[in-house]
Amino acid sequence: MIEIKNVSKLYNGSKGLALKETSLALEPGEFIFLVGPSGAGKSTLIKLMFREQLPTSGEIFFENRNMADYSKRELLAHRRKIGMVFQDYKLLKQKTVYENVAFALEVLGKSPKEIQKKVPEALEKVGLSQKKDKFPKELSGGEQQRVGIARAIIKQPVLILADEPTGNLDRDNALQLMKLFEKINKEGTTVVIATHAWDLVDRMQKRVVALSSGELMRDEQGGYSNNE
Ligand SMILES: Nc1ncnc2c1ncn2[C@@H]1O[C@H](COP(=O)(O)OP(=O)(O)OP(=O)(O)O)[C@@H](O)[C@H]1O
Repeated sequence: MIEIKNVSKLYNGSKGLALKETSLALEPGEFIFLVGPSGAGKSTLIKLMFREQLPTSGEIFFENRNMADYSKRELLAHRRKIGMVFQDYKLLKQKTVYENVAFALEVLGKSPKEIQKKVPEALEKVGLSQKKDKFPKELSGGEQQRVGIARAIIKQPVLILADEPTGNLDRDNALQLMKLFEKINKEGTTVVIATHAWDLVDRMQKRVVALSSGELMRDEQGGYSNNE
C-alpha cells in the first residue's frame, strides 16, 4: 500500500535530520504501531504518509504511485483515502457530535441523503448513537476521540493514520480505543498508530516499528521493546 524508500527528512531551519534513510513497506490490512522516544520521527513519518510534508530525499509510493509526482487532483484523492486521528481530537466546538461527523462528508460534496444514512452507521460503530446531539464539551475525552474516529471512518478510508490518539486518555479509555482501532482494522482498514503507550502496545501484540533519532531501529511483531 505504502512503500517508503530510503527517505530522509530535513525541516527548513533545522540542523539535524528528522528521518534518516528510512525504508518501510505497509501492506493492506496491517495494524502497525510506530514507537520511539519524543523526537524520534514518528509524527514526521505520519506527515509524510499523508503528504503534509515531502521527503528531502528518497521516495514514497502509495498504491505504486510516487507521491512526489501527484497532481493537485491526485493529492486530494490521496487525502480522501486516508482518515486522520489526532491526539487533541480537533473537533468543531460549535457543532454537535452528529454535525462533526456529517461535516467530513459535507466537505466532500456528498448528498444529504448519503450523509443521513452514513452518519448514524458511523456513530453506531463507535458506540456513540446515544450522544449524537451532544456538543464536544459535554463528552469525556474517550467519547471525544470516538467522534474523531467516526469522522475518520465515515470516509471509508483505506488507511487510518493516528498520531498519539490516546495521549490525553486514562488507561481504560485508551485500551477501549485501541480495541476500537482493532475492530476497524479487522473490517479491512489498514491502521498506523504513533504512540508512547508502551503498555498498550505490549497488550495488543501487533507489528511494531521503532524509531530513535530518525532511524528505524526495529520492525517486528510483538510488544513495545524486544527484551521481553
Ligand atoms: N516543523 C518542524 N520544523 C523543524 N523541526 C521539526 C518540525 N517538526 C518536527 N521537527 C523535528 O524533527 C524531529 C522529529 O520530530 P517528530 O515530531 O517527528 O518526532 P516524534 O517521534 O513524533 O516526537 P513526539 O513523540 O514528541 O511527538 C525532532 O527533532 C523535531 O524537533
